[in-house]
Amino acid sequence: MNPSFAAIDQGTSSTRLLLASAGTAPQLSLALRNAPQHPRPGWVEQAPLELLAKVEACLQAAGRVQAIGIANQGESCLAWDARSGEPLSPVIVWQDDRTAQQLAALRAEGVQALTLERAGLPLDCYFSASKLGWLLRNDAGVARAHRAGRLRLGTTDAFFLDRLTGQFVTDASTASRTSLMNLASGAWDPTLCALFGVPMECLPAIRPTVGDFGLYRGIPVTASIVDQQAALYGHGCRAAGDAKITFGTGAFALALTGAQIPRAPTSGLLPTVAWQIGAERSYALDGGVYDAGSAVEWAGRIGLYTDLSEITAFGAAPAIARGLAFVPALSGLACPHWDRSAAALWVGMNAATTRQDLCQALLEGIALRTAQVVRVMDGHIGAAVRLRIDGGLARNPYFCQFLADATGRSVATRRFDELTALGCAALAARGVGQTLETPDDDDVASLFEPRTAPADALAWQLRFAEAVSKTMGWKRELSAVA
Ligand SMILES: O=P(O)(O)OC[C@H](O)CO
Repeated sequence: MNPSFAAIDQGTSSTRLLLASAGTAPQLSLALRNAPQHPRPGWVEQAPLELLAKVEACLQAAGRVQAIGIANQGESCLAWDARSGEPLSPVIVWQDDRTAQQLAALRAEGVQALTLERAGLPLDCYFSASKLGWLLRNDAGVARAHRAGRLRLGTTDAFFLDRLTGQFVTDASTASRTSLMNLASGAWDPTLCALFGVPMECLPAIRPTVGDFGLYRGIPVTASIVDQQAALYGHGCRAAGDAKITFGTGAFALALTGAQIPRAPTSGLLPTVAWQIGAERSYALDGGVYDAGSAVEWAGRIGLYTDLSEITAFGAAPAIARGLAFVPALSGLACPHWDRSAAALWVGMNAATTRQDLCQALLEGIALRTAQVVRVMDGHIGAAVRLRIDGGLARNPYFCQFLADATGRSVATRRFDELTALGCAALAARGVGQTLETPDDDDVASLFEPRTAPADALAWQLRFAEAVSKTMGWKRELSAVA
């Protein structure tokens, strides 16, 4: 029998297909790698047609399902031609920092109060707005299409949906990551669009997360959502305070907060739309670490290990306890620091330091950065007893144990851990009035209990915070020297 639902998890590092039906175990049926390009330092791009081809390959492999859901990589955005559908730009990935200087200048003018108030977001190039404005100012083809009245600007979901179903639409969760949507009204905000130089008429219509996104070869697309929010749903988080951390390209902690916009302006946490079902918008607080899986991938690429199995256990004491730290700021620092001028750093090496030590410090650095986010989350939603995690690093036992030690919390991994895709499939099922089960708190594959004395964990945190402070502003100082 054909599976009922297909979910595409179109993430930064891979495009995956999950097939699911009520009452049977969901199956990951295809996983295709994406390799973001770095044409200049700080720039991160992907080829739109390549991503689209992978999404289509997944959809074709899915066959005749009842409904389709698509999860997207959030803030990544592009320009394309309204008439031909041809891309006019690469996908500018959320990690890309090409607009850092422009945003630093706006911050210096005091504009951030406006974006925080309207979009809930700080002035950081993470969000799509400054990149869409950049495209219009710096790409002659994009400017020409605008003059000719045939320009479309948007996040990757809007491009995929336009090409797959002919609908030029996005959903409220994705729109909330652009810094162009007014968080209170759920509509594009003319003041924000003017601030970033993004013509509002070039943006897609904003729809609820579950609903009508058109037909792909006769099959309804009934859900479209940011991957992080999909994972939140996939973990079974439905009540205010429920939270998860996904370790994908980056690490993103999201805590559901309910129907009110959670304002936490000085914490560095972001209010965001979790999902909109009908007229009801649910919000979440989001805290991110820009580089998690991408830092691990980079370490492999530069030859620090050849196989991931080499970095799942270490004979030595924690690197941080030996004075060796790594700050994973390859794309700068997000929550709670928000410093794009920060750079990655290893500190504390000596002549005896090995590649293994560097890898150990790298994993610990991702966990310690995550612990910084967990601490600020605690201040706003109350301390979670247990951290629900998923993503590639959730399969690394050293990482999970160290995260438990660094945060002083139990860390739970799930038996079925394709939770972005599962959440997306469950939302697609809702779109046709059906229910697909998501895990509950008993559904645990491994539980890692903290084994380190709280005083030691605190000492690690303080040492790590010192290392973080050394990374901040590094690139700013570099441009002053150049
Ligand atoms: O590609 P991922 O899985 O790290 O997720 C991308 C995030 O949504 C970026 O905000």
